[in-house]
Amino acid sequence: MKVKGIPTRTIWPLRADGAVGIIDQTRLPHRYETVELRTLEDAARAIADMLVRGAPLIGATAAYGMALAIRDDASKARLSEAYKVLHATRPTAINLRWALDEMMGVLKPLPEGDREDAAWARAAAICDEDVEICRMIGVHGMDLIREIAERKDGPVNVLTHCNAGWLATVDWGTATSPVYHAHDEGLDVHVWVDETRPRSQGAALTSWELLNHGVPHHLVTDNSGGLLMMRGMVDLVIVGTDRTTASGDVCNKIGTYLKALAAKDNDVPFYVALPSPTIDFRLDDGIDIPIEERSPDEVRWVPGLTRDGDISEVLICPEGTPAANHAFDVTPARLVTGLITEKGVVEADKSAIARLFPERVAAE
Ligand SMILES: CSC[C@@H](O)[C@@H](O)C(=O)COP(=O)(O)O
Repeated sequence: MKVKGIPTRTIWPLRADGAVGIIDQTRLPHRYETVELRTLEDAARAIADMLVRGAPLIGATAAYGMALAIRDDASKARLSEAYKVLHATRPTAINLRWALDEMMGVLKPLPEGDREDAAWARAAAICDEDVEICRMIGVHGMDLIREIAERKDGPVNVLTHCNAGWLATVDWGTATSPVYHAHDEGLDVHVWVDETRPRSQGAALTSWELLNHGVPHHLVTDNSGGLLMMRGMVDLVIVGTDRTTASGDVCNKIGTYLKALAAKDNDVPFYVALPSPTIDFRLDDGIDIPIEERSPDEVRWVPGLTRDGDISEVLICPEGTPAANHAFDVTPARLVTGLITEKGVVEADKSAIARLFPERVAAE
């Protein structure tokens, strides 16, 4: 995608400087700032503190984190240490484990002296693969939007939750890729953007992306979806996911489940866009997915731009109010109309998913 007219990805190697470039997403939408990661600790901190976030980008950053980790010491002990540190950063997005396993699978069998080059190469390949996967999700998802456009007047209204846009991946996004493809093809598409408390990824990131790309959209409060669906103002919901089980239970940003319930009650199709590395073939039941619990202060304190142009935080509850901050929830497969993958749209069903990705099933 483009920022200020310049094409960019969300992560890029600066190998000559021994670094990796990222966009600091905690500063968006008010400031576009980039940061250079130089060490394993930099990469781990960028993931844990959510300078980078979104399942595919977490995986890509972890892959480069391995390359940074072994610059001076490429021993097996160092590889294991790097795996452990990066894996501990965030518990829910399975792309993290997937990317680390990919890196280990390539690096471990190699002689120590060959590992650094191979690490940079595999991390770059993971990023390129993610771009192609997300592009294909867009191609398949656009067909769903086109089908609706052909049978109605006016825009196709898509509701999305959180940010599963290009900022959450290396490029294109998952849930937004069909929207970008449709918009670029000249289809009339409009997006309802859930603000997505507490970290407001919808308000801060999805709105910023859509505005930059010229896609018509409205930001709505997290509780608006039910009314919009009841009034026929949503044609389909498309969300991303941090981990989907082998049987199609979908873990995504907190609040997704409530949207799926409202969609079911109003006969609105509920689609989940996901790259195959987001499928956890080791798990069947969504209840077994670890749900990240983040700091209560993310609920209590809200960041924003002051009228003086400074980025600041305000407390929105009494000082002593305790808060709980579960970052994700699980939508059971029975509420999911379909999964939009790089290989096409598939039912959220164990056999259907396994038929589409037999190589992944065999590998687990
Ligand atoms: C293509 S990203 C899919 C998900 O990672 C996305 O919907 C999401 O929930 C992101 O959560 P975040 O906590 O911002 O990392």
